[in-house]
Amino acid sequence: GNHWGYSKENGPDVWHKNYPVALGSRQSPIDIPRQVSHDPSLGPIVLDYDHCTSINISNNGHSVVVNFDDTDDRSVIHGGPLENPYRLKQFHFHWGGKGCDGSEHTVAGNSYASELHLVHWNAVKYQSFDQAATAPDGLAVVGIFLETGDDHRWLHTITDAMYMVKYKGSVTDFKGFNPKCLLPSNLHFWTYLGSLTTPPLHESVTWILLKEPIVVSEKQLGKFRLVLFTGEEEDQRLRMENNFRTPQPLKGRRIRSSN
Ligand SMILES: C[C@H](CNC(=O)c1ccc(S(N)(=O)=O)cc1)Cn1ccc2ccccc21
Ligand SMILES: [Zn+2]
Repeated sequence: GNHWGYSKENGPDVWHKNYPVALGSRQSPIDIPRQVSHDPSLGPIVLDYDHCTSINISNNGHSVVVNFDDTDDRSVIHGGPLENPYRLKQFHFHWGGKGCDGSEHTVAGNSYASELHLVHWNAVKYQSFDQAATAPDGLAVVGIFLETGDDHRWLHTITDAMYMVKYKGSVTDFKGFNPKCLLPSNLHFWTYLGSLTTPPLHESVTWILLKEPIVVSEKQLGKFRLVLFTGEEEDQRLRMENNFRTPQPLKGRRIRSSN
């Protein structure tokens, strides 16, 4: 059927037809204004990824996703706005086309080349990711902006693996990757209550956006665009690019800033 995507016919402007929550009161992404209220009660965000276990990397037809073993609390984030530790489930990216920006959140109206999402779920309160994904305090996503400049020294492990998942539905082993190597030097952040940025657009995400972008090269970003939206058996070959939703109305929400 008319599965959702990022083209004119099935993209963000028509998602509300099958997912009415798209017009809801806590949708993501958003634009982060120049002035955000500083909340001194916000402690630092802590990412305990030392024993994380990556499993595989896959092309789900919307992004490239690195999946983790989330059967115990071996890799969690806590602190910041979070009342519980949240378990790392997967990370994935959103990006633009050649020379076009592709982040989802924007800062004072400015986009970045790409945005990395580290997706976590509240395993203290919920029994599974799918159950947490529909709860207002179920998920915590750490967003990291990517800007272009020099090569990122560790991103090649991911871009090399992307060759193996060119087609929608492909998956390949991807063990021993620790996403700590993708973090910027400081963890200052903005935080607000929002949603998944793709259907089903559940309003279940506490967003934690790191202020400092990481730097990747145009060449590395170019390798993201060798991935396809389409499957090997399809006659159409659609390059995976511009897989981002644009900023949504704030609807009175408060955005808080750490230090
Ligand atoms: C949500 C889940 C599929 N989607 C995601 O896991 C997901 C994660 C993060 C983002 S982002 N870009 O905001 O970081 C977007 C989507 C499947 N799933 C679980 C329950 C459930 C119910 C109906 C349909 C699908 C369902
Ligand atoms: Zn995402």
